[in-house]
Amino acid sequence: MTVKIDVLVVLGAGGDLTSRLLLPGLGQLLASGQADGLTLIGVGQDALSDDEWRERVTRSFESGAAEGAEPSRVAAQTAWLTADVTDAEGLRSVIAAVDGTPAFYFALPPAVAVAVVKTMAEIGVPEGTVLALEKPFGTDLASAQAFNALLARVVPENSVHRVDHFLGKSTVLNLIGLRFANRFFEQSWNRDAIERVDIVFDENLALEGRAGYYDHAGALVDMIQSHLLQVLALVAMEPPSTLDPDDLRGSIAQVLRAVRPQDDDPRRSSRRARYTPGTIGGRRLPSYADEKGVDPENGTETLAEMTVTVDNWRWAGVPFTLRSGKALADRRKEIVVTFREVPHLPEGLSGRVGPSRLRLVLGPDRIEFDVAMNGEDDPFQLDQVTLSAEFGAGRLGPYGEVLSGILSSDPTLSLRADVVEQCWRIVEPVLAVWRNGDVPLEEYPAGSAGPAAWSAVPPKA
Ligand SMILES: NC(=O)C1=CN([C@@H]2O[C@H](COP(=O)(O)OP(=O)(O)OC[C@H]3O[C@@H](n4cnc5c(N)ncnc54)[C@H](OP(=O)(O)O)[C@@H]3O)[C@@H](O)[C@H]2O)C=CC1
Ligand SMILES: O=C1O[C@H](COP(=O)(O)O)[C@@H](O)[C@H](O)[C@H]1O
Repeated sequence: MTVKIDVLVVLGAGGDLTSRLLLPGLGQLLASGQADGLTLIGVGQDALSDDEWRERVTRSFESGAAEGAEPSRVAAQTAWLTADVTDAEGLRSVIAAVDGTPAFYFALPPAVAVAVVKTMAEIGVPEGTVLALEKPFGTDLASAQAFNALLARVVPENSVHRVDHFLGKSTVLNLIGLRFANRFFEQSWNRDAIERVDIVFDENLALEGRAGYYDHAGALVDMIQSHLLQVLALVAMEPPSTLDPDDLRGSIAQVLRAVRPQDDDPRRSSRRARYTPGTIGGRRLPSYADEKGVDPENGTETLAEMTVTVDNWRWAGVPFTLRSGKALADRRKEIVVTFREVPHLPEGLSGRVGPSRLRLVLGPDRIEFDVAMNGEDDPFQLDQVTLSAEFGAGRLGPYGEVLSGILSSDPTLSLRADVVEQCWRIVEPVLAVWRNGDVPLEEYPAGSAGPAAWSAVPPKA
């Protein structure tokens, strides 16, 4: 059943996520005409005036280039409530201010979010309420299961939106069209034709003042447990019959259930490292261990790599390498599908040029297909050429897409309870061997390409 959301209540609205990502996305959505009539309420512990809050909302909408009558109306009418929403009285006062069906967006520290849901379970929420939760969703499998059970006491599963903004990225969504609307890809999308898949998200951003969160999460949990496994699921899933939430999320869950560390050996299928001093684009960075708020004893990695297999008929034996890290030289964000060499090259053609590779680049969105062709000068000598196409950035940014689903109470792009649990199940064996010290914590200078000889395919030259 689709419920129209009348009021978006942002809990923790004074924080970084709200101003930098959520409100710019909301502004875009309002400007696109897809959330007409919405009321916005900001809630936090700071005693802000309505005018101060309206000023913040206006600035954030501007940063998302959101203009037009609806963004202006919402920014002019929005209200700020000061409350501790873990407290029953505080939460009651917020619920009392809601006129219509609310979506509560938890832009709160994770432990506070759990406390608020406990309070909701005690005092109840209005009919039709939707809850939108940010990552990290739990800190391990057991805590994610407990949180899911708690949420189920408050609202039905389809009213819980576990946000993964990667599912709002246009290239990630394009995967669905590319795979299932082109017969020639889907026919060869399997172990017979594909040798390996690499999903790489290397950032040149460093810690950026987020030690409080990141030093307890690290690259594996921050990026692989959450986002990159979702990308893997879209690359590897079976074709859903429709894109409705049950079918799409069912296909995602099914494929994730088949994922495990390569050879069931978490020690040999994972690597970790952290950055030492270096320079990126003229910016001098200290070693991670010396960043403000970091406890070097935590042994947190800033670069993680994990190779998994998908143990089913389609993918048996094909390695999927997931890698993500911070403070790296190149912003390399791509899905690389490497095809097998042809079984026989006709005699008379010379110069093998390497395998065909499909690269889906995540921002600026682009698709590249490296294929072997007859050379220009000598038609019997092979050359590798790249067929490429740029995608538009998409009508909405990732948070605009995510909010569009939440405000139309369509959970298609949000993570189902069992999917989040599967993602924890997949990374837990690796976290365990890392905790035991069975995998060395390597080092790389900030601004480098990371330790040499790791397994992900090299970037395009
Ligand atoms: N920032 C980012 O880039 C991303 C963040 N996330 C996730 O989003 C969530 C929020 O992150 P972020 O915005 O960075 O965190 P911040 O710490 O910047 O903001 C959290 C806000 O919650 C408020 N708050 C804390 N406790 C309460 C309470 N009991 N009642 C009401 N308000 C409260 C805080 O106010 P006060 O300080 O006054 O207590 C603060 O304004 C986290 O789960 C994070 O993991 C996910 C992806 C990216
Ligand atoms: O969730 C997160 O994602 C960002 C990367 O996503 P982007 O869309 O901003 O490129 C990452 O930097 C951050 O560490 C992580 O928490």
